[in-house]
Amino acid sequence: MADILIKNAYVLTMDPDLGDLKNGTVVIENGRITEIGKETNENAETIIDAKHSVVMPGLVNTHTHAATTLFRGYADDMQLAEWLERCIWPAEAKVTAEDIYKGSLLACLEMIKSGTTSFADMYFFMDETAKAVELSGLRASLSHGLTELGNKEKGDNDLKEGRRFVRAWQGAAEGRIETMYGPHAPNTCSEEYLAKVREEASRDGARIHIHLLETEAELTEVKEKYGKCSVRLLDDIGFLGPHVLAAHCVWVSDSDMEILRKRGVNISHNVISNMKLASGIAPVHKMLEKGINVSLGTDGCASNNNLDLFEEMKTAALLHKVNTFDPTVLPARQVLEMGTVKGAKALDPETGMLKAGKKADLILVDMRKPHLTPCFDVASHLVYSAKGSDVRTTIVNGKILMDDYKVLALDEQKVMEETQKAVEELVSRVNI
Ligand SMILES: C[C@H]1O[C@@H](n2cnc3c(O)ncnc32)[C@H](O)[C@@H]1O
Ligand SMILES: [Zn+2]
Repeated sequence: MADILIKNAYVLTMDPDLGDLKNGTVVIENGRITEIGKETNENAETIIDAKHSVVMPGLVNTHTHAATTLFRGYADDMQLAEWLERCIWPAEAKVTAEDIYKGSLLACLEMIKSGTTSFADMYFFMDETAKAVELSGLRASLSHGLTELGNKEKGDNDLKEGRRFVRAWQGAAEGRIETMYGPHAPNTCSEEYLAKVREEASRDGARIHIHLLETEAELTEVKEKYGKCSVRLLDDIGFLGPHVLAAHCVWVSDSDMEILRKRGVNISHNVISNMKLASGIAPVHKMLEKGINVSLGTDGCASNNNLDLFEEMKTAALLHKVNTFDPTVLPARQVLEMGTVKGAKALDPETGMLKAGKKADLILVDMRKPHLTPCFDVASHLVYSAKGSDVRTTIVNGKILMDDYKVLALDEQKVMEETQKAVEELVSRVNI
């Protein structure tokens, strides 16, 4: 007998061979999708009637700092350098491991409720984020942020911790946790340091998560220091490849894009964070045209200020249309691909699509809502009309984490209360 049978659904498979199925079924067994079709005789332990719902792959958030839910709304309306140096880094210097656990758990809760089934994270006290992922049931690619900032001793200590974390958690939580190395950015880590990280990562068979060309300031700083931009700098030390996940890539030139394409680098587009910090507009449609794998990220709640990938999809679709004066740019289906298949390619290609054999990471979106009525085109609704709060059921690795709006894995009220309390204590401790 199967574990879960979802029936009467509009199945948006994101599989180009299968397309969409009206009145379809999805069968799940041992954490994997075993069957997708019109009808089935299959029986199952749990049967979900998905009438009036869309079943689709869970959304993939390819760049965030989960625990920064702690700083949601704390420092708004500033530019990146000032925001980090004057507000975020001083506050982060005062947080405890327990704070990070609570902030990460809140992020996991928010992601489960808004249809995100996996995410890539870079932060510190990462054991705490890993514990939160383990408990919540989500899938994640986690890295300890390595920020050298001209201080060799700090860089070495960060790298030591990053290495320990990579080795301690790789494959944990029934294989839901992948670990990565997380050098912060080419303007906060030196060339030698980045080369060392690259070496360590390849020795451990781990992938790398980095901020890349987020701001014009980084472009100028790196050019002044090395006589070349960040992409060339990384390429010259053999850093780039399909094992690299690069967040932002706002200030990439045509020749940078060519390098990123040639090396098969995965890009995470963080449109709302880039807009809020006024970092600029990434040339996303050009990168997509070149065949670069561009997925979506929210960045942290300190610069977004939420983790709702439905908002991210709509904003990306709209911004690139107006920026190019071309409404045909980033149509709904392509944006859905960025939020699912392309994100999965960057983190775990065994997810991101509803297809027999893939890992069972999927969501049910409730279409019985005023703002989703009438419905001419499901893909259009998911990108232009739906919200994270329309997600009614979230399944990861074949396990139901939210069932018809009820989160099973976590105590919602308790998670919110505890984080609120932790932030109040943090504020009284450090006077932020
Ligand atoms: C891991 C560190 O990175 C910091 N951070 C959060 N958001 C951004 C961003 O958009 N660019 C660069 N660095 C960022 C985070 O607060 C940690 O200190
Ligand atoms: Zn970031």
